[in-house]
Amino acid sequence: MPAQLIDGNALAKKIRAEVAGRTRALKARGVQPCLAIILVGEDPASQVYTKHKVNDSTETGLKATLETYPADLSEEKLLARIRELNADKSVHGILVQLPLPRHMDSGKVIEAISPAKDVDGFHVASAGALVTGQPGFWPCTPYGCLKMLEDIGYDLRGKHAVVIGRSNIVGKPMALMLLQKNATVTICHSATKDLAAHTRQADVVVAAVGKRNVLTADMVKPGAVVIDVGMNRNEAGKLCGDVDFEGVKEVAGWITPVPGGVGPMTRAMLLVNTLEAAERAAA
Ligand SMILES: Nc1nc2c(c(=O)[nH]1)N[C@@H](CN(C=O)c1ccc(C(=O)N[C@@H](CCC(=O)O)C(=O)O)cc1)CN2
Repeated sequence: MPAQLIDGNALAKKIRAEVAGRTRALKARGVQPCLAIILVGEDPASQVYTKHKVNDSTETGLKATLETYPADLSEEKLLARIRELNADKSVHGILVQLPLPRHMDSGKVIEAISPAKDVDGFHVASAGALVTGQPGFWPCTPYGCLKMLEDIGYDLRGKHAVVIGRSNIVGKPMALMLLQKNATVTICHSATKDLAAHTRQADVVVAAVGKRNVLTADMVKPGAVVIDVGMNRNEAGKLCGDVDFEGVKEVAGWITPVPGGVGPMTRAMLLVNTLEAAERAAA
């Protein structure tokens, strides 16, 4: 039997409705949740993503501002603007769209954002909070993956989860979240020997590499849950993930599509984090 689809669009819609309800309640207390988005340069994909983020926010009652700057903006000017937004009490969340132009140090820029407004969950303080189980902001993409697992009623306790990819914004936080839910977690990466030997043991596989066909049907245990974080283009320019969807769906128990899987959930969890930031500031 082919895998059941985990519909990211449908779940994101449900989450946006919840955010809208909580936002109304906060507004009734005189607080307008506000997200400040910064885009540096003219990367077409980033332009699309930031526009979506503004629209999602507006539709759920959050305020979002989009500041765009030329690719040759100096790092100093960007840091100065972030410091202003940190001090602005009407702004609850600050997001700098990645990637930044090459002359900028992304780490330094992210560290300039106040941890209380780090709704992307990329700041080292947010990473530390995730490691130690303290309140903080969880990065939106892995947070969205976890919500998808929750939504299908999947109990991670004692399950073997394999995360392919070790980026700071997806792979590592994903592994920590799965660990927090009591899964046994393996992180695989470019130096892993015999990736298939690991993935074949997994009850849950999260593929977050940024390369097509990293996971094929022969690498998946029958019935496993497969979450595809990849966002690639095939030869025809069609959007596809890291997973060979057509093959793997015949083996897996659950699978996320690309598009319509993790992507919309990333956007939905940004709204959740922004609202959370505003609620915390108002508490
Ligand atoms: N500051 C940040 N920068 C980046 C992040 C991030 O979380 N914070 N993540 C990615 C890009 N990204 C969000 O910014 C993102 C990418 C894609 C989608 C999405 O909804 N994808 C759709 C397909 C869209 C299309 O047709 O192109 C889907 O999968 O259905 C959401 C968010 C890098 N930068």
